[in-house]
Amino acid sequence: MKQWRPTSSGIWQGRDDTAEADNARRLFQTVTCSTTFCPEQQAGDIALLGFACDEGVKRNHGRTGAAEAPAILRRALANMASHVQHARLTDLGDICVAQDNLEEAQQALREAVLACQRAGKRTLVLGGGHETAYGHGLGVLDAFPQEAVGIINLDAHLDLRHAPQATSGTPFRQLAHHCEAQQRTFRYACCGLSMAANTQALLDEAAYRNVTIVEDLRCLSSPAEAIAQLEQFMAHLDRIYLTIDLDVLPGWEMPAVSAPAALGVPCAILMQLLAPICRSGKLQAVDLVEFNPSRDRDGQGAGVAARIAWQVIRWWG
Ligand SMILES: N=CN[C@@H](CCC(=O)O)C(=O)O
Ligand SMILES: [Mn+2]
Ligand SMILES: [Mn+2]
Repeated sequence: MKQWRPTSSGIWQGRDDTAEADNARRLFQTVTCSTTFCPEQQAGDIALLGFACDEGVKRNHGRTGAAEAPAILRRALANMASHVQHARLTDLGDICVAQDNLEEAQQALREAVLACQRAGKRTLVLGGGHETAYGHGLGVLDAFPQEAVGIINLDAHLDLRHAPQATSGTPFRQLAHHCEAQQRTFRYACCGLSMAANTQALLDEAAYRNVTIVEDLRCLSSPAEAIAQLEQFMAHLDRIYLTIDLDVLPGWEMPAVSAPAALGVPCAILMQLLAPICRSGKLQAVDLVEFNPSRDRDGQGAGVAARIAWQVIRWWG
C-alpha cells in the first residue's frame, strides 16, 4: 500500500515506573508496533491507524494542520496509564496523502480499515479533518454488509455538504450516497450540533435523510435526555461507528481545531454521552478528527483529545 508508512520509532515513549511494580505500566509499554501492515499477524484488540491528511480541510477553506495530528496524539497517549482492563492496542501506522490525492488516500484508509476489521480488530483512527470519516465509514460498512451499521457523529456540524469534490464538510453526504447505491439504509445521528453553525440547506438535507439530531443546547441542559435520544438511535443497530469531531467541544477547551465552537459541549458532559455508546457492546470503530496541533495552546487540546481517546479505549476493554 503506497500511502502507508509505519509509525516513527521514538513516538511511543514515556515515564518508566516498572521498578515500582510490574503493573505500573503506561500505554507506551503495552502498545505493539508493526513495521509492516499485517493486521492478521498482530496481537491486540484495537488497531490504531493514523490518517495524516490536510487536504479535506484545505478544500473546505479551513485552517490546515490536521496532518500532524496522528503523531501528536500518539505522543499524548503514550504516557497515560495502561490498566489490566484496557483493550490492547496495536499501532498499524499511518495512511498519508500523496500529491493532494484525497480520494486515493480515503480508498487506502477504507482498505486498511476493512483488513483490520476482517482480522477481528476494532479500529481507532486518529487524525485528518472530517474527510477521515468517508474512508473509515466505508471500511466499516464493507466489513458488515448484512448488518445495520449506524454512524454516531459527535460534532457541531452535520458535514452533509453538497460539493463538486470530497472535502472535510462532505463525508456523510458521500456515505449516504454510498448507502443509496448499495440499497442500504443510511443510519446517521449527529450529537452536539450547533444550529448556528449549520445552514437551513444542511438541516433540510438532514431531514430528508432522516438524520437523528441532538442539539448542543440539549446536551448542556439535559444530558440524560440527550443520552435517551442516542439510546433510541442505538437500539436499532447491530454495529456502531463513532466519529468524534473535536470541534464539538467548546473553543476554550479545544482551541486546536479548524473551527472552534463558541458554545460547544464540554468534555465532562461529552464523557457522559460517550459512556453508553462505548458500553453498548456494538461499538466497532472510533475516530478523533479535526485536531489541529498548530492551533493548540500549551498542549491543552492534545491532552483533552488524548483523554477522550484513552477513555474510549478503557470503556471498550
Ligand atoms: N468539517 C467541517 N467543517 C465545518 C467548518 C465550518 C467552518 O469553517 O466554520 C463545515 O464544513 O461546516
Ligand atoms: Mn465534522
Ligand atoms: Mn465540526
